[in-house]
Amino acid sequence: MQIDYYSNTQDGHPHVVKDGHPHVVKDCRPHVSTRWPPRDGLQGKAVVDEQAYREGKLGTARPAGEGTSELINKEKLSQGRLFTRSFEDGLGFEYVMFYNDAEKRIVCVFQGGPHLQGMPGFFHGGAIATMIDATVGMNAIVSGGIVMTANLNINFKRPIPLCSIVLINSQLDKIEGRKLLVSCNVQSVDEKILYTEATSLFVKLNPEKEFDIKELVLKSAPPA
Ligand SMILES: CCCCCCCC(=O)SCCNC(=O)CCNC(=O)[C@H](O)C(C)(C)COP(=O)(O)OP(=O)(O)OC[C@H]1O[C@@H](n2cnc3c(N)ncnc32)[C@H](O)[C@@H]1OP(=O)(O)O
Repeated sequence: MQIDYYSNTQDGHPHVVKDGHPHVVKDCRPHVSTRWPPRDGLQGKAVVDEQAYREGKLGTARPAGEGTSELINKEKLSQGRLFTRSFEDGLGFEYVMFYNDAEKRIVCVFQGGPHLQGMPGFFHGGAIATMIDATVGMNAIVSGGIVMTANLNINFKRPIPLCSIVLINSQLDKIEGRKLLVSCNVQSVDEKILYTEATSLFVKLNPEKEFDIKELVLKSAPPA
């Protein structure tokens, strides 16, 4: 599955190219399709200005009046919260991480709540991926500074029962220049069941493109 490419219609709303046909949408949620690239090629313009991104202005929408809705505006950005801390207590992601500096390891004890259900009685794969990304990401951040996930490969081996407690064991395997390779597995607390394995690549941000990520991270802190 791939996220479709957005482009802008003359009425100011973005449209999504799905199966080669434009579908007008009124909000900024990505639409999912199985087709990539769209049949009419990449003629449209992205909602987030690629050039602005390259210049380090992440989150900058094109100004209204240039045929672009102001989809990512300051008000919405100010409501930003860390995804894993945006659920009510007990319903979403409940976790604590332990970092071993000498071994460059993080063990995350994770208990997902009932709002993370996928198949009835089990965690949603995206919720597991989120928690894996958060854990290996934190391992990369404490080891290498400001990084972003460039690649995440996940093998789901066994479904994880909803509301169960699991251990996410992550390990920094290698640093190559700006690249950090981190692997992890998800196991039952008694370590008898291997639920999931993953490998990841994080890339330290190019200092010239560091935009406002530090500010974004600070804003994402859970409310005191
Ligand atoms: C606080 C809690 C922590 C939670 C952590 C959560 C982290 C996240 O989820 S981040 C959100 C998801 N990730 C993103 O949105 C990232 C989107 N991607 C990007 O912004 C960019 O592609 C980014 C920053 C990863 C790399 O871009 P850029 O800095 O230009 O790197 P670039 O110069 O192209 O590549 C650097 C090196 O990485 C390699 N590389 C980059 N991307 C990939 C990839 N996907 N696969 C393999 N190699 C890659 C390049 O080949 C290059 O290697 P080498 O140095 O050997 O030639």
